[in-house]
Amino acid sequence: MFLVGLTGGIASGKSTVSSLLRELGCPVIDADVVARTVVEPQSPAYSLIVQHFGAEVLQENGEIDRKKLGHIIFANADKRRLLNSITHPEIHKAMFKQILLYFLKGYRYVILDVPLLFETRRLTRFLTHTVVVYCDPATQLSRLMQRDGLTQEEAGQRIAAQMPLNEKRGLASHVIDNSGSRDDTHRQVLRLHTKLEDSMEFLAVRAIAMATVAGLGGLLLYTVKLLVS
Ligand SMILES: CC(C)(COP(=O)(O)OP(=O)(O)OC[C@H]1O[C@@H](n2cnc3c(N)ncnc32)[C@H](O)[C@@H]1O)[C@@H](O)C(=O)NCCC(=O)NCCS
Ligand SMILES: Nc1ncnc2c1ncn2[C@@H]1O[C@H](COP(=O)(O)OP(=O)(O)OP(=O)(O)O)[C@@H](O)[C@H]1O
Repeated sequence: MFLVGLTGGIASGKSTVSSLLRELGCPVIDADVVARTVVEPQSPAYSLIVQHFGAEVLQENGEIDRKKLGHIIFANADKRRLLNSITHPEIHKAMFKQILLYFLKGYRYVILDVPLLFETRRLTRFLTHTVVVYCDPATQLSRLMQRDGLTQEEAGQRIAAQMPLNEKRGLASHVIDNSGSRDDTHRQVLRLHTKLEDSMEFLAVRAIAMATVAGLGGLLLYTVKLLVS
């Protein structure tokens, strides 16, 4: 199995692209969804968030008030780093468990939708392909303001909390330009899908896994022979 990293900037269209890939049958692990599960009440990350950010970031039902926490961390780089240091190890652990499940089910590849892929760099060494969903800065700003009901200043703050999209574009092995229409993006996604489906990288990984199993089997047999002789 091989891993494909899908990333981009805030509101550049990662979810739009990953939904299209899901519709085509690709397994996708969404780090934003995982990030919500690891901060559920009673989890270790939840306790640390309450300890460091106080009960004012909780809703009445005890769950994290994501809107409030977002306002705090996007306006303050130290607080953002603190939240990242609490959540990221838990997110990565949970993602690795999901990857393992897909591996055991026999999937040839898995797509990891991770907004901060190039900022944290923790996962990049495991990836065979990296895909950046790009859109031009003006489009990104207006889509973000519209979707999340943010002022220009708030949206600008959130964009500035990430590596510039142009820089991310230069690091990717594949770019999807989502500045245009949804149909245009759809066509690019179909091309990417064909590329992934035709990819043979999984064969190399499978060969290594089989060689390791065969090697271990041989070693076991040799040990048993030694013991009984
Ligand atoms: C700040 C939080 C509470 C805001 O929650 P909310 O539901 O409003 O937004 P959501 O989680 O859907 O994130 C929306 C987008 O914001 C951006 N974003 C989220 N966290 C961060 C961060 N720490 N730094 C920079 N950008 C971020 C990403 O592009 C993401 O796709 C939440 O994003 C969070 O807990 N972030 C820390 C964990 C994290 O880094 N998640 C990103 C996936 S690795
Ligand atoms: N090609 C497009 N044309 C018009 N609107 C689009 C297009 N692509 C995405 N959008 C809209 O732009 C917004 C951002 O897209 P999307 O939610 O897919 O981005 P994202 O990268 O997943 O965001 P986040 O980083 O916040 O998770 C959404 O409201 C979406 O409906």
